[in-house]
Amino acid sequence: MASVQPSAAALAPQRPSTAATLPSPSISPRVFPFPRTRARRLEVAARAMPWPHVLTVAGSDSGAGAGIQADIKACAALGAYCSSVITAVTAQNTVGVQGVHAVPEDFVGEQIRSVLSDMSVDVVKTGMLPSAGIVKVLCGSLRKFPVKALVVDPVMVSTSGDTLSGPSTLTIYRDELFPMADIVTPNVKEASKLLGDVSLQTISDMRDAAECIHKLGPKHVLVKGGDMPNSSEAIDVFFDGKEFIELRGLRIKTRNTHGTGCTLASCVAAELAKGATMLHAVQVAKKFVESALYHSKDLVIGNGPQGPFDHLFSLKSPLYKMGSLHKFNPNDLFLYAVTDPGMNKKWGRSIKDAVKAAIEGGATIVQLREKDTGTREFLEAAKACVDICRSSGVPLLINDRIDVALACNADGVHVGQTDMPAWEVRELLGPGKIIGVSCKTPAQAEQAWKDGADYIGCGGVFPTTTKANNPTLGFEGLRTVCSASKLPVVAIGGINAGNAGSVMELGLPNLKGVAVVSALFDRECVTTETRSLRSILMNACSKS
Ligand SMILES: Cc1ncc(COP(=O)(O)OP(=O)(O)O)c(N)n1
Ligand SMILES: Cc1nc(C(=O)O)sc1CCOP(=O)(O)O
Ligand SMILES: [Mg+2]
Repeated sequence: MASVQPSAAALAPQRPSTAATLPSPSISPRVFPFPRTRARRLEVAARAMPWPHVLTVAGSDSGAGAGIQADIKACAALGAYCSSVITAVTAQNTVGVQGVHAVPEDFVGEQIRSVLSDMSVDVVKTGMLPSAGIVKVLCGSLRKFPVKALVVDPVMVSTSGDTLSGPSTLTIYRDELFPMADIVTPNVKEASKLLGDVSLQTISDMRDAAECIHKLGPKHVLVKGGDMPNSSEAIDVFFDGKEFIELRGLRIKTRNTHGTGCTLASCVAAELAKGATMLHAVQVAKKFVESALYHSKDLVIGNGPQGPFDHLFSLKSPLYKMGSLHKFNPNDLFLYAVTDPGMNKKWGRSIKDAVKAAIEGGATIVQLREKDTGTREFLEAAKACVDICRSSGVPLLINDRIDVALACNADGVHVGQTDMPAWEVRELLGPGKIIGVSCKTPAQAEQAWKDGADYIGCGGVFPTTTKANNPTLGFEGLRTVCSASKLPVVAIGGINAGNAGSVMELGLPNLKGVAVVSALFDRECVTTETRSLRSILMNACSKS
């Protein structure tokens, strides 16, 4: 029997408590940081609101990586209540599915009735529906007790390849359930099965499949490409009947992928229950799965080929706010776009257009660094950029200006050594926001970690004219800081298409990406430059 190893989190160095590191004795670290503020008022208002409620109608997984168990954990992680109707009990572990025991149709109906006749359910999410009879019972119940949205995850085959729903259910899925659905979320194997075993090899095939499934009646379709061979990215295709959107995420190398489909659909349901639009719900869900996989990549549970992952990874760090839109994912540092007012003016672009273009080209995080923009104009632009970034699932940070970050509800701030200290920023922003700190030495990196930062920016890697009098650290300086850092690092300073590959190919510990200003914004077409830098970075990462 393989030995059980301690989790990565248990082995990770523990951050000293804030109490031990706060420089000012006058501030009590145990008091929640913003008692008298707008945030406090929002907290009070939130308490009076009903709890967003998802009902999952799915099978039980005894190994608790997928099924009902995954659905409940995913909803809990995103702040939604999750009631559960069990359609089948499976004997299942990390090796595969050893047995399936379907719950009698009328008892599935009784469970649904119990929940829907009493509780105010916002969204129903379906998983394993083992027989045509159970699908019929569900459709009948939904007609009797309508809900705001129906999310259908057409679970047919488990990740281990075991059949969970026979061919007899295909017809009723297509004829009765799909026309009632707000979204259907097949992976490529399921999409292929639903369409009569068509071959799906490319993104273009996924688009065609999404269009065909949309014709069966659901309002939206998400074809998930996580299983597509030969892809360094996890690309899903979203279709709303008019427009196709390719949602790109990083492919996390881990065996712990059991339950990703159930989790994604449950997250979509939770976000819809909280009032999100469909595209936004899908983007948050995809980000959540990516973050959970990243945080769980080294966990060891079970001896089989497919392990479960940790839905509640955010509980391990007090700096993650429950239910916040952006739990910090270090992979977001991959292509970090930093705006510059002079450059954008020179090329006749507004801040908003610059940000839109960078996101279109594949920027994974955006910082508004608007040194000479007046506060009022800055805030107005920041609010517009928050909307743009949120609808694309890209975090937006504000450089230096905590006041602007608070006023526009940005995802965080970036501060340097002469700006407000990070621990003080944390006090003001609370635990759920992202804080980055510029560091040029190991001692500064250590302090940033103690102060509760999420990442550090390290530079100048190369000489730059964008920031006056900025010392150049070179590769050796970057290596020294990366090796010492307990936080993820983004490299900055003079980085462009000609040298970005060489930075990533260093393969430095903790180095997650590059931050760039002029290489994106002092150019005619921001989208083109961002796209080409992204592909350079992807190539470099696949080499190192
Ligand atoms: C990602 C990132 N890294 C470093 C900086 C520089 O911050 P700072 O040292 O405070 O200098 P200014 O940007 O404020 O001039 C950054 N902005 N972003
Ligand atoms: C904002 C900033 N901070 C730096 C640091 O070393 O901390 S270098 C820098 C400017 C980066 O601009 P460009 O990509 O145009 O060289
Ligand atoms: Mg600064």
